[in-house]
Amino acid sequence: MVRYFQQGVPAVCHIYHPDPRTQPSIGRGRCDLRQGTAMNSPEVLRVDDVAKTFRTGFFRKRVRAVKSVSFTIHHGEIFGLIGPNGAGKSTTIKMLLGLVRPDRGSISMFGQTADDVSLRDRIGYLPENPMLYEHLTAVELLDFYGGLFGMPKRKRRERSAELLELVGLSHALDRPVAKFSKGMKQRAGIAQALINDPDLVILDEPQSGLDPVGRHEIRDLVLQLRRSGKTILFCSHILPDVQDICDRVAVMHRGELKDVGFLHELIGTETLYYEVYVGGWRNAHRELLEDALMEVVPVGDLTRLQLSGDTEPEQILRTFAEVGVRVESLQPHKESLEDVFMRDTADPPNSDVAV
Ligand SMILES: Nc1ncnc2c1ncn2[C@@H]1O[C@H](COP(=O)(O)OP(=O)(O)OP(=O)(O)O)[C@@H](O)[C@H]1O
Repeated sequence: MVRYFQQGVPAVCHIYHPDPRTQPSIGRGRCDLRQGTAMNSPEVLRVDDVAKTFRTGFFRKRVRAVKSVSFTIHHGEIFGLIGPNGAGKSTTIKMLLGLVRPDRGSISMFGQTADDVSLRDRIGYLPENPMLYEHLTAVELLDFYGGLFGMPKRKRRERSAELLELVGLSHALDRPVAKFSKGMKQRAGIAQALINDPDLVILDEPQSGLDPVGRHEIRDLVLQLRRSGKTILFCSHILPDVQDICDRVAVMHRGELKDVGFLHELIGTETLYYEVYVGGWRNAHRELLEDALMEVVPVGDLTRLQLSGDTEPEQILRTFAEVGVRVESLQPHKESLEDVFMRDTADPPNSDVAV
């Protein structure tokens, strides 16, 4: 049987059909039954020509962490922020949170300027390295954070139970955080970010250090958050997951945005090449494929062929059938977010020195 894979095609415009009977309650009950693109929805965040230079060391050397960054995030979208180490992502996030003051430009959220403290109620934040009080149990931890938001005791108790169920920690309610695995700590950090039922959730590397199962769980959780009507800024180095779940993506490099857009705008749709595994291949078959054949590699009993992207797959199958070459699989390879990332960040890494 010939397996014909369609690989690397991102889900761009999602249509959701959340079933309220099966979705745990995680918000103020704003189920967002969206069709089409998030750009039709109201603006949640606007970053306009923001820049930040740090001064560091004895000689107060200038480090231009963010040079000029502008983007918007709309209600109900998962917006991916990606870039190599030192690109300026965390500094940008800190400016959104009012933890770092920009030297230039403006940031507004929900129509208010970022330094308006009343906005804190509407934002949830998971830092890259969350510092959780490890001697507390998960319940005590959430109770503590709920207290910081001035939530009454009864509401804190209810919300903590709800969130710990949501993040899959109901079985470890009374265990100190110090005894949690890395994945459990990360999930406790996400619960902490949701305690105030925020409208905008900012997740800085939520999957860092997690195994594939843990990564998958966090990915599902982020999708679940979107289904409940949250807007999410998702900063990650795990590009296949960013490609899988984000509506739009910004690629940052050396303090600048190199690309911002919907995935289908950033990632080309044409096939770069086909990978075909065949049985019964002989060197004499080379001439059948002429210029289309890019690579031939024997792999056990089979042979892996790489054929150029403008080859017609139906034609390949027909040709091989005629000469008795057995096609085991044929897979088109398209551009991925990783290709876009590599292209956008091809310059040397940040020199750290201001010009
Ligand atoms: N408080 C600070 N003082 C001096 N330099 C800083 C400060 N914070 C960040 N930087 C520098 O600014 C640049 C951008 O750092 P930032 O942490 O924003 O990058 P990042 O994209 O989040 O990287 P990573 O993916 O490694 O977390 C780096 O060169 C970093 O050393």
